Amino acid sequence: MKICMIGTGYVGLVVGACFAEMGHQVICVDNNPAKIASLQNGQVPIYEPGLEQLVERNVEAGRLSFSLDLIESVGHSQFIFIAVGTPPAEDGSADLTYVMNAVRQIGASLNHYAVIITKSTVPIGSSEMIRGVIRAELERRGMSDLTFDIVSNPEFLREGAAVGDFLHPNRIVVGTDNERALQYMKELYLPLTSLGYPLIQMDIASAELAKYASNAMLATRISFMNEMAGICESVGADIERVRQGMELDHRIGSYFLSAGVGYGGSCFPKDVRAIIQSASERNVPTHILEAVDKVNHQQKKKLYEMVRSHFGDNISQLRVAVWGLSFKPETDDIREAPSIETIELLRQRGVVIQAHDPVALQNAYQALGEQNMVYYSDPYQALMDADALLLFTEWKQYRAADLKRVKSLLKQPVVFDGRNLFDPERMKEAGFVYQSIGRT
Ligand SMILES: NC(=O)C1=CN([C@@H]2O[C@H](COP(=O)(O)OP(=O)(O)OC[C@H]3O[C@@H](n4cnc5c(N)ncnc54)[C@H](O)[C@@H]3O)[C@@H](O)[C@H]2O)C=CC1
Ligand SMILES: O=C(O)[C@H]1O[C@H](OP(=O)(O)OP(=O)(O)OC[C@H]2O[C@@H](n3ccc(=O)[nH]c3=O)[C@H](O)[C@@H]2O)[C@H](O)[C@@H](O)[C@@H]1O
Repeated sequence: MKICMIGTGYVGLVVGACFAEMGHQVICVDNNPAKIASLQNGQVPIYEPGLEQLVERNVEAGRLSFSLDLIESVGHSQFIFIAVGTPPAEDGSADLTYVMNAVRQIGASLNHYAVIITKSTVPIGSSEMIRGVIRAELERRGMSDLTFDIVSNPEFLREGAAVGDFLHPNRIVVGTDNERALQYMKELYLPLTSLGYPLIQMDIASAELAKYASNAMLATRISFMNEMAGICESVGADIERVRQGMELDHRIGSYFLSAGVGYGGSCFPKDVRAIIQSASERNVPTHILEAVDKVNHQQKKKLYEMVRSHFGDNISQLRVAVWGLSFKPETDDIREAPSIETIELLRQRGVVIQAHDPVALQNAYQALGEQNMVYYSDPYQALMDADALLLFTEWKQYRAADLKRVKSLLKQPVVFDGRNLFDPERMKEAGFVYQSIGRT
């Protein structure tokens, strides 16, 4: 099958490479010349375990290529995926500018039957809007007879585990009102469904909402546990024990119950806000989702508040070490990362930050620059003469840290742990002032 993937960002690249791995012919298109040039030179611009090898193997096999030319790529494809970004607009709604630009270009170049598929996360009704724009473009070109189908096929992969998530999905959601498009989609996903992975068909609006509802449910679980962590702190309970007491209940399960320093990334924060906005436009109340968002905002300030309450109001002379800048391990993505927001707050008050991350230093440097920032490629060097260590991301190497060395390098043995990596008793015995989330 021939696929055109419009948008070679995170999702477009992973999904495009995976479809190629499944035996399809894929052209990944982007309007960013630097990105396409680097991919054409064999360089993968994002950090994602396993992706580089996957891209290399499929390029070599002649199944995967990269192009700036959307018109030509659309012309050769039976499946046209829209995988461009849908960032938050000022009011929290999903900004569809990139989607609509891509759609207009599809409408201006389509010359044969194709299935047009939204992979981007888009608000309910967007797929119908896309259908309208393409129809209008075809009419303008005097090609109203040309048929095409619209499908919503939301993506559920996680950064850091993206390749495995796509090739071993819990479910493949296909929203369509059309039998022909459904058959096309079934054929496309046959390499996965033949292994037993389920493909669920539904109407387009339900597919669009299934994506938002899934992210919102996971975000809700996290904010719920963060709220419980606050209660734990006030009554002397331990959130890790509370979690253990919950997760063996099969009805609850163990996933997404880790309290921490709040959820970040390019999706949970924006998608929760987008669904709130979309519901409010229809006068539908969203009490739960608003609370989820609010709890997360507060939680992201947690380590900042620990610094303030430990060191008092005058923190302008402090140097603090930060371990972990990415919004979670195994990625270099720092979008809406709790670390970045906290660093901004601390810098505004004159604190100097000594930062380490195994892969996100470059992205952090681009976002934060040099003011009050020192970047280290060695985590232990980042500790030297620091008044405290703030831990934001549960990278494996931090979990395995040599705590004696940590203590000897810090100016003051103070650790604020946003991911509950260490045992509070052991930390206290080792002479640390140690604060974590939901544990006293
Ligand atoms: N990042 C993730 O883990 C996941 C993201 N999603 C959704 O997938 C969508 C894409 O997300 P990301 O890949 O993270 O975004 P991204 O920002 O990394 O990539 C978007 C790409 O689209 C390109 N682009 C924009 N307009 C274009 C046009 N007219 N023609 C060609 N290329 C164009 C940009 O240059 C960029 O490379 C979003 O809606 C997101 O919510 C869904 C599941 C997972
Ligand atoms: O729509 C999307 O883009 C994707 O969003 C999330 O994936 P991702 O943002 O890559 O990362 P997650 O592993 O879900 O983590 C999100 C945030 O929640 C935090 N988290 C996660 C789990 C947990 O128990 N506690 C917790 O605080 C993480 O630290 C991270 O900051 C979803 O898990 C994917 O299914 C979805 O496709």
